[in-house]
Amino acid sequence: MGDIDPSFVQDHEQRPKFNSTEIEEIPVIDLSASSPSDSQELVSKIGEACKNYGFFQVINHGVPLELRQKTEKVAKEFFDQSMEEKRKVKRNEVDPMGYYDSEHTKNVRDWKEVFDYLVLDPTLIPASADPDDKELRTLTNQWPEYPFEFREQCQGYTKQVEKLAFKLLELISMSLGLPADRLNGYFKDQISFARLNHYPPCPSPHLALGVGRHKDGGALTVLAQDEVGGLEIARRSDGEWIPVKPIPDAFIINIGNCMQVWSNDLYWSAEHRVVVNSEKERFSMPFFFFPSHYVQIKPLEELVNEQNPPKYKEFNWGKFFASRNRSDYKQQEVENVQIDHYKASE
Ligand SMILES: O=C(O)CCC(=O)C(=O)O
Ligand SMILES: [Fe+2]
Repeated sequence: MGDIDPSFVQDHEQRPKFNSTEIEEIPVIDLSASSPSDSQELVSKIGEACKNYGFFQVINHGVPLELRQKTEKVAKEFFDQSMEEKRKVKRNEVDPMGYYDSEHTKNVRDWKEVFDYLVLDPTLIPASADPDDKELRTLTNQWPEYPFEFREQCQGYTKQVEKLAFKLLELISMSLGLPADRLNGYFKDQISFARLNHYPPCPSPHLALGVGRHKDGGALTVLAQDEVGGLEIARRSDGEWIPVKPIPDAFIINIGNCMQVWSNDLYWSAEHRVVVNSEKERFSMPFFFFPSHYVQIKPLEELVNEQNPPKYKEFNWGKFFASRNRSDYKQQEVENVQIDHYKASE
């Protein structure tokens, strides 16, 4: 047994195996389509990847490499500071954005520290998960004093990543046979946020996880990972864990719960997790592309009919978000809300 706090220890069946012989890789898609027939092929590749894996990597995506590298650098510098310094921007019940080092996924503590910031500042979300409570609350960002260029760098980076997120949203809409801008209106007051993840080396990587298995809630996630590796996804066909190979300057894209519901289960929001290791620290930067809080999520009308009835009941995105995020603050007795709770009865 390694000497880690019991709050980090995963149940036996959740622990990583480290003997993966899987060589299968998620699709790598080049976004630089130059002719209409290339674009057609691009759209269909994206559709296939969303269906078969719910995950793919993109290259030639338009986000400047230098911007990403500089953001990684300030992230590293931020996490390198003393705990005293980081705690100055620690998130709490009032300010849920900022620094945090005790997130739980499914009630087990994750081996990581994070910094979260909103794309729109301020952002409005429901005050509680209670469906009858109409009150809203205003979220704002907390920025650290050091590194000096941290705020500007993070915001500049997210601006470019957001553009990529909209581009992908349009490609995915087209892959569903819909107009490119079919989903754009749902993001007018988006509650998207970006996260900087730092996974320190872990003395007992066979017992803990950087992030426990989970599905991302929103429409899609645009993730930058460094060269260390550790992200694994559960394959749609059989649930086997397959590693996502680091590719320099590529972004990993995954379908979230909202997209799965909009597509009426044609597209897949895959479970994923992060394995840690005893030698190397790892950094990653997900951008969670989330609709406006007032959007009602349900299978798109164009995609359902008598033969293919809606597989989900309608739900409010802001309330779903609020109920999932309750668990950030403390260990809960019950598992937080999962998308399957909204499955229509057969
Ligand atoms: O660090 C990673 O590769 C993925 C992190 C993740 O899945 C998340 O923050 O939702
Ligand atoms: Fe995730």
